[in-house]
Amino acid sequence: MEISFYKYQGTGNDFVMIDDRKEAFDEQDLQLVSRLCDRKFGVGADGLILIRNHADFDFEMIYFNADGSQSMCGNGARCAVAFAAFLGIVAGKTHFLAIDGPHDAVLAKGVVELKMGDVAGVESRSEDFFVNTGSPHHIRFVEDLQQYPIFEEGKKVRYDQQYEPSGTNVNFVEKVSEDQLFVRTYERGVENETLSCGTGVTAAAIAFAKDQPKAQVSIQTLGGQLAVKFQASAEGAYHNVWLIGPAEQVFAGKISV
Ligand SMILES: N[C@H](CCC[C@H](N)C(=O)O)C(=O)O
Repeated sequence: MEISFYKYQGTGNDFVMIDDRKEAFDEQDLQLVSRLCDRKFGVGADGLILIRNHADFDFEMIYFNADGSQSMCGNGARCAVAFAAFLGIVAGKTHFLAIDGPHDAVLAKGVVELKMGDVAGVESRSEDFFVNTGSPHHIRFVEDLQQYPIFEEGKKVRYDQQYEPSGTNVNFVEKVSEDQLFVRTYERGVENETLSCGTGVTAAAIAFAKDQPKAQVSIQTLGGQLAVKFQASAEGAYHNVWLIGPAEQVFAGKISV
């Protein structure tokens, strides 16, 4: 079988993107997803995204981590918006569906502003925090992040019994200034550090500025620069949460599987 795909990246988080409006891709075939994401035997990516039609939305995105598990992916959603514009499905603004519900987004000059779902709050986890931004995120503030053992420490937290059975993503955060963070992420389902994590930097920004009524935080990641803005609501929740950053088509291809 031959599969046509497009490769996208959003601040170094990379995805196999498939126009599956004909619903030809078997989303139960997780071995195929893993094969396509394999960096030696397939195309290679952190995740795979199907774009499908939906009666009530401009499109639906179905996101798979490289191991075949599904979740909400902020960088992937930004790339999905850019891909939908490339396909001529949307122009400029869009309202689409992901696993965590509806999202609005605006695309201009290669930059996507993605509206995230509302965030219920920031939970304490001993010295650390936990925030769900459509996918689960453990947040740890550290010093000297460049030298920090992300893989070892990230894996420990990801598989900690407090997060059984489904685990969590793990973000390590260094404060650069009052409105700038440096974030590195160990991602569940990739089972390694990724160059950036959209839902992760959103969670980090909210944990960092949780006591402010509204905030805009810029985030440096190994894969590039992102921005997060949000407003606090009365009951300790957060709304009007936006993730802003670039999304780029790297190449197109066909693969026989
Ligand atoms: N690995 C995450 C999903 C992808 C998140 C990340 N790539 C993003 O940009 O949000 C999870 O299993 O919850």
